[in-house]
Amino acid sequence: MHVSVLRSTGLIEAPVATVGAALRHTRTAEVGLAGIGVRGRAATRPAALLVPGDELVFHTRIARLPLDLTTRIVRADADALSSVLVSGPLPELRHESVLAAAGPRTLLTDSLHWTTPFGPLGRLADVAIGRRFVLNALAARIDAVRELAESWASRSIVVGAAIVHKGRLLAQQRSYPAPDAGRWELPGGRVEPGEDEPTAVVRECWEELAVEVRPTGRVGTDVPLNNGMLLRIHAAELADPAAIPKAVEHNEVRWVTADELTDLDWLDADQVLVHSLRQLLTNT
Ligand SMILES: Nc1nc2c([nH]c(=O)n2[C@H]2C[C@H](O)[C@@H](COP(=O)(O)OP(=O)(O)OP(=O)(O)O)O2)c(=O)[nH]1
Repeated sequence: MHVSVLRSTGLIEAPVATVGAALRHTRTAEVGLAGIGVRGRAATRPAALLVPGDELVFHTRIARLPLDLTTRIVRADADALSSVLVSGPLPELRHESVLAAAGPRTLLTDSLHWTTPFGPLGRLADVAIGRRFVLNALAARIDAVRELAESWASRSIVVGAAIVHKGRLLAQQRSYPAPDAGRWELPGGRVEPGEDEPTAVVRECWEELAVEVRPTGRVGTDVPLNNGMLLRIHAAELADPAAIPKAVEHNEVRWVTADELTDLDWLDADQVLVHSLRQLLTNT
């Protein structure tokens, strides 16, 4: 077997959580590579952020040879997205995007690892996935991520609080507007002008639950909302562990375990965060 690795990097004018969202967007897979003749499409999700388990189908022709690949997302975290080969003409293929904060900007490192067997099939595969082709594909992908992330970076932020207590997450059920009534979300709301995000988390939780919380760090990637804003989740804990949150303006508040997370009818934006919320519960 012959193992190949190619890497490409780019500096993007947006925070890590926003670049993480752009990496996960189906559009990055669908149009990011179109310029170099690769047709990609999300096989399992029409238009949203990819979650672990989603599959992508790619089709191209190299030197007149058709090349079809199906990959599966195995990780979609705040600072990394990775996928592996499900079917295609190679024994192994792994794609990894890793993010690191560089001040207010984000350094994206994209790498493709693949294995080709020795012999004629191996030579064919190496021609098919040539070095120049892969580098062009990675550069096109970074451009697509940059365009999306930089267009989202100026959006107003809605903070959501992932309050964890005794291994459970607090979810609340909306009472309005009609299409969202009965669906579940995290406490939170718009960040006001001049306010920082942790302060907005504390204020919104006080207004919605009548308890004081302490923000402890970010969770998952941002999620672009249909109203033109970005949803950004902060983990939090109760300042007084004995305090009991109340549903001030919601139908109900509920403490849910990791296993119960998928039982709730979450708002669309929150559905793509459920795997990150599960990780938060299993790691704390
Ligand atoms: N708080 C919160 N909002 C969410 C979540 N998911 C999600 O799509 N949203 C949307 C719903 C709203 O359009 C927006 C939150 O803004 P908001 O809290 O200021 O707005 P609202 O509609 O609840 O109430 P209003 O103050 O505008 O009357 O973000 C979530 O998990 N928590």
